Amino acid sequence: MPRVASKICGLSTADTLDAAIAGGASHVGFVFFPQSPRHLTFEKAAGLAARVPERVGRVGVLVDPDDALIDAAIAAGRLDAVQLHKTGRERAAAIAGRSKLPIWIAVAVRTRADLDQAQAWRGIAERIVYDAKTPEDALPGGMGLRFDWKLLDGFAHPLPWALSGGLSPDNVGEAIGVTGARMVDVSSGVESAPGVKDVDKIARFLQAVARS
Ligand SMILES: O=C(O)c1ccccc1N[C@@H]1O[C@H](COP(=O)(O)O)[C@@H](O)[C@H]1O
Repeated sequence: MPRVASKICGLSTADTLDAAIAGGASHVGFVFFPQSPRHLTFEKAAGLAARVPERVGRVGVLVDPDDALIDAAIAAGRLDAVQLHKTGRERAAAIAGRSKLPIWIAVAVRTRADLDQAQAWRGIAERIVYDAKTPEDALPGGMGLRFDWKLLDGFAHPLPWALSGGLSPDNVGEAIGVTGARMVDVSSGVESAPGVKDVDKIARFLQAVARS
């Protein structure tokens, strides 16, 4: 078991899912957001979820979802956790109560002040995913943007957390060294084009994590 856990997010094919599992990912991410090039139909998600062994967590990535979407995503993706973007506190608490699953909350970071939002998620979220803030008209994640990792220096994390945003096989070792992250989360950095995962990049990413 590597010292640092990894989530490979936005998987949509059997071969890249298998590469993430074989490479030692602790979690795999399935995106349910039609605007994303990584969006999965429920049918496709069900097929992928069936390939995932018990030791690997299945995380559904959703953007302020309604109950119907949450319920269908949980069932199809056999989700072990729900990662929420752009979802308010009350709504996230309702999703936690309804789903009975751990909630991971994406906190969009550009400045040090953005980190303080993490405090508000005590009692609701199991984990904070620090991701780079994206432009208003863009996807809330999966854009390959990174924030200044130094912002995390000395920050008193209120909850377990993962580092996300613009990670790649070439920078993840440095990112772990700078931030002390015990979990990393990647999507576009292991792709050859938006939504197209690359088995070699996935393997290189997981090797770099295992070395750190
Ligand atoms: O990946 C997506 O398409 C996506 C869509 C909507 C919300 C979140 C999404 N992805 C998450 O963003 C992080 C960072 O992505 P990247 O590594 O910078 O490309 C990713 O790990 C997903 O959790």
